[in-house]
Amino acid sequence: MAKIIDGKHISQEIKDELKQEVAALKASGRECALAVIQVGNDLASSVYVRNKKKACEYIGIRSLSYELDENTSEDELLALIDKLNADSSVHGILCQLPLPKHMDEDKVIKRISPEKDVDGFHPQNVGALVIGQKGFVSCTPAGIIQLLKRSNIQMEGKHCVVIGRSNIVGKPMALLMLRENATVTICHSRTRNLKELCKEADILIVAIGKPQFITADYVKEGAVVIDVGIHRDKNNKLCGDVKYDEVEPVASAITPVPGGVGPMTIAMLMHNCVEAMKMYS
Ligand SMILES: Nc1nc2c(c(=O)[nH]1)N[C@@H](CN(C=O)c1ccc(C(=O)N[C@@H](CCC(=O)O)C(=O)O)cc1)CN2
Repeated sequence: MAKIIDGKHISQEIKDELKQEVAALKASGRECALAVIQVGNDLASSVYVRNKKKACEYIGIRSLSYELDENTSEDELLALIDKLNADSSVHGILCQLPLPKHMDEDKVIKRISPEKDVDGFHPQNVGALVIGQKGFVSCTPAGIIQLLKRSNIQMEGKHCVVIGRSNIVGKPMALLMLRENATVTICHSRTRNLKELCKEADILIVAIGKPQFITADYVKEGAVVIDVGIHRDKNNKLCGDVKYDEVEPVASAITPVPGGVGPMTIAMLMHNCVEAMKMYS
């Protein structure tokens, strides 16, 4: 039976550590603030934004909420970001993704000051990660590193296969695993021998975006399996990219969906906010 990597528990541990730190900072007169921007009313995004605000409240971070209409122009959004960039009482800014189709996501991300980019999406922060310098790291991959560390799973020398090459998850994930001295293979939609490569993984990180795609025959006996996917199955139940019931008996450790990687994304966002205040205010 695999060890279940409990993201809910580990994220709670991180939030509790942050709550203490924030209380101490408050006692010395420093209050941390995060601006959360949502454009439109995508249902899933509303859930994530609500959970981010709840986490802020729990930890003691002030959250400023900007709920913009679906038809807001890109210029209006950029003007709001400019205003928040200039506001020294705001330490972190995030735009919930995806943005509506008429907006250029890259342009919007680039407009957020790198010093307030607590999502770690700005090219300057991504570049810092590439060359091993300090900067904000994308929250989902940073959360996966915490899940592994806090579950005492060694990364050094292990073969880590990452499926997915998005800017938000796959690429930063591969760089972080490299930083931990793992040997890293990145697979994607054009990879020819996906199953064979996955079967070689000691640590398999799945961000393929296809519900229950990874079955037991992709997984080496005793591998650690991290599932980044989040979907609804035909019964409207949450599921990941991994066929959990089939893969769990083969793996030595596995993340569930829900309750695995997802909650860590929010915990690491909170971590980045506190770091933003400590580093730049
Ligand atoms: N600006 C950003 N946009 C998006 C990010 C991001 O990091 N920054 N990531 C995702 C969505 N996301 C955070 O924003 C996110 C996804 C999932 C979860 C989560 O806790 N999932 C739960 C299930 C929640 C539910 O649907 O009931 C779980 O897996 O247990 C948190 C955050 C895209 N956009």
